[in-house]
Parts: sequence; structure tokens; C-alpha cells
Amino acid sequence: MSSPQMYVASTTAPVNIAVIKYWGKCDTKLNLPTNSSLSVTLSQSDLRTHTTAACSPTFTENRLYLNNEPQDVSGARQQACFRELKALRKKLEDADPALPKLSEHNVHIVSENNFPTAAGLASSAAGFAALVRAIADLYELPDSPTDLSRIARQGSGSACRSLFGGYVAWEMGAAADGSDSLAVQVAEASHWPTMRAAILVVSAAKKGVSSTSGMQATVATSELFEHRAKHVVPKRMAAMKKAVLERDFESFAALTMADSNQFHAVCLDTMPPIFYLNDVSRASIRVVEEINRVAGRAVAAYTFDAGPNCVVYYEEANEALVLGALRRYTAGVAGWEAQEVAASVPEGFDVHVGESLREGVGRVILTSVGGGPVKTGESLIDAQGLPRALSK
Ligand SMILES: Nc1ncnc2c1ncn2[C@@H]1O[C@H](COP(=O)(O)OP(=O)(O)OP(=O)(O)O)[C@@H](O)[C@H]1O
Ligand SMILES: C[C@@](O)(CCOP(=O)(O)OP(=O)(O)O)CC(=O)O
Repeated sequence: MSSPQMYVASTTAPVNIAVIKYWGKCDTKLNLPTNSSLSVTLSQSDLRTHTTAACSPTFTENRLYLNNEPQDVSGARQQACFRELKALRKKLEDADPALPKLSEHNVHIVSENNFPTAAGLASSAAGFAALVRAIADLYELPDSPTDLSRIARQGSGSACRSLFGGYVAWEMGAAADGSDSLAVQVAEASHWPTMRAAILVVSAAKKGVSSTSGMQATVATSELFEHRAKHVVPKRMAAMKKAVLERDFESFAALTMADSNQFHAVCLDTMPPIFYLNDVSRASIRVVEEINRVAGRAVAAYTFDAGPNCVVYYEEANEALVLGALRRYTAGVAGWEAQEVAASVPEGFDVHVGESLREGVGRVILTSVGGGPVKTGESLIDAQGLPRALSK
């Protein structure tokens, strides 16, 4: 139970995996990107952040506990989120003196990710989206997810897209103050209900080069990057929106794979080069290419963020072929338990292409496209404003 002076709100928020990648900033303080991007929000039944925000006049500082460990909140990213949300609350309080002065209190955040943090599974996206949504709910802000995306963006660029479900564009904008660099929904998850995603978790370890530092090294040193941002991505954004709206999987797949490959090409074109893909990632690419070859068309699409994990998008109708092939190489790993699909490939499938998958994949996550943040009554904070899990 919360003490009379404590206000509490809780939410869950999803991970998103981009199919047109954000890579590069023109303003590192405001997280303004050098190109627009587009992502797919994954179902919170499988991957989610759960965050509770609380405020009270008894709190002496802003605090954040992630998976029950206290975190440093003095960084510019967390500070920007706290400051901007408090400013919005202050506006409401100025307009309505009857409202409690929550903007004058410090905030405690308790958050749990049900998947590995900082391992290339977009924890910062789900994490900052949940933080912003939970505080916005705590403050009863009337602002839309697009309005809030301007704030989440300052926590982590990709987080702005996790305020929506389905298919989400982050429009880069042109204003120097970032006011038009925001997320908008392209389509709800229900628009394309047959879309699925399989994640081959190659490494759940912390990655070597963070997205934040990697992308700035690319901006500073890669010539290829400039071509990508100026000439390639704008056309791809338009084509990807069309593919999503028309549920055209072949175009969606071609664009997704080309964009992942180009993102990793600009990483390789960075000085010193950045290698996020490893032999296991490359074997996953070959297996997907082989699936598509035997199918005679693109029925599966791979994409990789700043790490070796492979995300494969496919449609439900092709589940037997796509998952059958992936399972053939990874049958013993966690994640297949609930799946009926047989570990088999059709005649003519060159099974040698994926041998390295056998050793390198530690877990599979089978999921689908899902909705945006969801309010929940399940609080992670105890009456003292500390993680409930620690007071048990
Ligand atoms: N639930 C959360 N609440 C608040 N902040 C979080 C949460 N989860 C992660 N973060 C922040 O995000 C950081 C991890 O971000 P990072 O970009 O390194 O990894 P990632 O998002 O898992 O990988 P990628 O962005 O490449 O997919 C954490 O160190 C923490 O600061
Ligand atoms: C490869 C990516 O996943 C990069 C994500 O970068 P972040 O959003 O983690 O970077 P910061 O804005 O510095 O926090 C591509 C994408 O999600 O679009």
C-alpha cells in the first residue's frame, strides 16, 4: 500500500526492432537523427519492460532502480526526461491550482526488463519508453504518444518508436530544437495480423561498441554513411511505408534485408571498423537466403541491430518452412518448447549453409507484432518508494 503522500503509476512498454535503421545523429544532445527510421513493435507477451514511477514530498532525490540495482540518474538522458515531464506537469498545475504540486517532488522509478539488458535486444528503447509513459501517467499528462515521443527520444533515440504499437516511423524533422523529430504510427499491429518474428539470440552478453558511440564514429569517418542518409533512406522510408500499408511482404523483406546490410556496411566503413555481425550472424543470413531460394520468393527477412542477434520476420502462412529450417539447426535450445513445428527443411535445401548456427544460438524467442505501452495496476514500488522485490 502506498503512503498517503505517495503517488504511483505503472506501465509496461515494448521493444521495437527497426527495419529501416536509425544510425547517426546531427545533434547528440537532443538525439536528432541524420535519417528517419521505421520499426516494428514486438509483442509484450514475450519481451517487455515493466516500470513503476512514484513521487512524494519525502523523496530526497530522483532515483532509478533497474532490475533492483540502483542506477546513476545524473546523466543528461535521464535528466532530460525528468526535466521535460516535470515542466509539462508544472504547466498543468499553473493552469489549475487545485492540482497537487507533483512537479515539486522527486521521482522514484523502479523498472524490470524480462530480457537481457544492453545486449542488442533494444532494452534502452523499451526502458526509456516505459520511463516516459509511467511518469506521464503519474502526472496525468494529456499529451499524445507523439508529443511524448519527443521526450523519450532524448532518453534514447529508438525509444521514441516504442510509445506506439505496430509499425512506427520516427520522422527525423528539420527544426534545430527537435520539435518535429517525433514518432508516428504507420499502422496498428492488427493491420497485418499474420506478421511474426523469430529472434535468434546469438549472444546475451553486453556488446563491445555501444550504439551511441558507434553511430557517432560512423558519422565522423564514413563516406558511405552520407550517401545512405541523404540518398538511400528517404526513398526506402517511402517504399517501406507503402509495403506495410499494402501488406506486401516481398517488398517489406527486400527493404528490411537491404537496410540491415547497408547499416552493417557503414559500420564496416567506419574507422576503426565496427563489427557487430559474427560467423553465427552470417550463417543466419545464409539460412534465410536459402529459405527464400527454395520458396522461390522472399518469405523471410533478416535484420540485425548493433549486435549479432538475428531477428527474422515472416508471415504465419510460411511458419512451417521458416521455423522448420531455423529449428533444424537450433533444435536443442530454449524457446522452442511451445512450438509444434517440425525441425525439417524441404527437398533441395542446402543444409550446409547454416552449420555454425548449431553452436552459436543460445535461445530463440518466437514472437509477433504487438501494441504500445499498457497501464497496469501492478506496482513494483513499496510504501517507502523502494523496489518491492527488495522488501520481500
Ligand atoms: N528498464 C529500463 N529503464 C530505464 N533505463 C533502461 C532500462 N533498460 C535499459 N535501460 C538503459 O539502456 C541502457 C542499455 O542501452 P544500450 O543501447 O546499451 O543496449 P540495448 O538497448 O539493449 O541494445 P540496442 O540499443 O543495441 O538494441 C542501460 O544501460 C540503461 O541505461
Ligand atoms: C541499431 C539501432 O538499434 C540503433 C539504436 O540506437 P539507440 O537508440 O540505442 O541509440 P541512442 O539514441 O544513442 O540511445 C537501430 C534502430 O533501432 O533504429
